[in-house]
Amino acid sequence: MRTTTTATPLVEVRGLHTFYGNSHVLHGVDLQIAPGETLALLGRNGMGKSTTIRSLLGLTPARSGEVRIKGKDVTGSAPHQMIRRGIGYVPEGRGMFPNLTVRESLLMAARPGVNGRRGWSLDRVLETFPRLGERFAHLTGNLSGGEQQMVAIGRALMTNPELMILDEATEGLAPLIRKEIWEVIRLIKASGIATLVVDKNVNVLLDLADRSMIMVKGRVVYDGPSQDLKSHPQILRTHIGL
Ligand SMILES: Nc1ncnc2c1ncn2[C@@H]1O[C@H](COP(=O)(O)OP(=O)(O)OP(=O)(O)O)[C@@H](O)[C@H]1O
Repeated sequence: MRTTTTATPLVEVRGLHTFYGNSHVLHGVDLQIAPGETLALLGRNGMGKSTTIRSLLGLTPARSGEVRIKGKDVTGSAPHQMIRRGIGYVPEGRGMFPNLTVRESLLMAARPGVNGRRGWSLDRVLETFPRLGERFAHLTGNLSGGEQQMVAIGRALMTNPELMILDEATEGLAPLIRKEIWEVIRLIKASGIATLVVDKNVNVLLDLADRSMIMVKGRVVYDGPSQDLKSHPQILRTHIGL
């Protein structure tokens, strides 16, 4: 099942084939995200979700396939160029620089977005995550997992992105902190930023996402409105085992 949008997608990926050495892990992945849309990328462990994101960003370049941002072919662009084109990335594992303070981590990322957008300033990030204000001068390496995750999200917001990619942003966090992170993801969505979210909390994710895709062994086996997936739990059972 596919959902088609008539407007030019914000990000479009076509026919990605990606390898780790001789191991062929993505087998022709297609993906589209419309401006402001929230897309859930679902699938069991090892099915290729993170690799899809990494190939989209140029971190693990695909051997073939195409990546477009607002219709412009950006295939083969370096990761920093993808960020400059409006993609904020919160990697699995958070990607902290442990010897930088919270302040340095946030300010280092600061840049106006595409077309000079400056909606996400340091003040707004600190308003969104008051705890980071309290830890402002601390080294990120000394923060709790939840606080590090807030830095990772805050840092991506400081780039004023049009698309935020969150890979397992709530993994390993205590339930209350997890709830806080979900609230921030909802706030990001409400602010009009498109989001691509990978997370093991499928039920929360289905409530949040406009559309969901399921990957099995490097292929997209489902792409449709999250609402349809919620009303057809057998699809989730078959492909994710829920
Ligand atoms: N650096 C790597 N070198 C070799 N193989 C890798 C590497 N990273 C991932 N793989 C393999 O590629 C396949 C896809 O992994 P990927 O991390 O994209 O899956 P995923 O759906 O994101 O799952 P997870 O939730 O476990 O991260 C898996 O078989 C994995 O073992």
